[in-house]
Amino acid sequence: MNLSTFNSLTPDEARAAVRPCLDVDRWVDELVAGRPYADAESLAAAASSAANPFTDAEVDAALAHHPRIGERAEGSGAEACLSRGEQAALDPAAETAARLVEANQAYEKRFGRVFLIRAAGRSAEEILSEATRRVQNTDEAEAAETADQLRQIALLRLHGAVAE
Ligand SMILES: NC(=O)NC1=NC(=O)NC1=O
Repeated sequence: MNLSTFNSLTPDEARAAVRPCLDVDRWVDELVAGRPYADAESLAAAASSAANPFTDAEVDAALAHHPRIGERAEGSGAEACLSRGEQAALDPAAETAARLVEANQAYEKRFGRVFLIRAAGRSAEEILSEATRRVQNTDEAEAAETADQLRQIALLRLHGAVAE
């Protein structure tokens, strides 16, 4: 939809429109409350500042909806469709796919949550090397990287959902 449509939706409609971008109530509510936005830049600026910082609880809640990298998101919901699109270019070779499964497992064993990375625009090899690098992070460093990836995904999705 375009920006003027987004500005004119009811609060519930506007929340429904942006929730697939990032399932964090505080972010959704702040973004919707900030309407009307004069242009796409001010919407993106509001989305970015509302997404920084996240609390750990917000990150955990948002991660619950992200399928693993390399796994095809099931279902017909908006988030599943977005995820499939973001991972469409991934299509790793069988060997890389197997290594992605291992990297996801190693990451989840280390951090106890799904490995999150902004997949759009990245090859399977790049994602694999990022997973290998990040699994070595300290808890604090990795929490910051995960939040940053979540922010990037949210802003990419918002840009697709509300184009000027
Ligand atoms: N575990 C993930 O990183 N999932 C995802 N990254 C994306 O960019 N889209 C996803 O669904």
